[in-house]
Amino acid sequence: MDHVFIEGLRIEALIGIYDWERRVRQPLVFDIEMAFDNRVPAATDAIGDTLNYKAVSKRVIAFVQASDFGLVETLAERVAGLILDEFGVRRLRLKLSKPGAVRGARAVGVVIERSRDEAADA
Ligand SMILES: Nc1nc2c(c(=O)[nH]1)N=C([C@H](O)[C@@H](O)CO)CN2
Repeated sequence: MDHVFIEGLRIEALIGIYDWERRVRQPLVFDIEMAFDNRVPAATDAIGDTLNYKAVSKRVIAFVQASDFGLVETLAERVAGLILDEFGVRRLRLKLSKPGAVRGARAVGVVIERSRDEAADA
């Protein structure tokens, strides 16, 4: 299966379980790999036939900037759900990193894999 990916998408967001985390935006980094049959756009050379990574990125940025969750698990699930629902993606892998959240670690976070049938109700 082919993929379209977005790597290292950095977005500032309200995220975290502690009181101080309710007040300051923290950087998050998304790596998203989306299953998509790229043979059609390869044949037509038409942007309208692609899974447009710029359009997906803009939607994810808007959602994450407006979000306010406690857990990275919740945010990852919601972002995965909107990509599956709104962009006709059948399957994806999403890594959500929270750099600097744990002293001594470059980043912490979650990796999830979801298909349309497995996505949590949002
Ligand atoms: N599995 C998780 N563990 C932790 C989370 C989380 O979202 N998922 N969050 C925190 C705190 O918000 C932390 O990031 C603050 O440094 C701790 N553990």
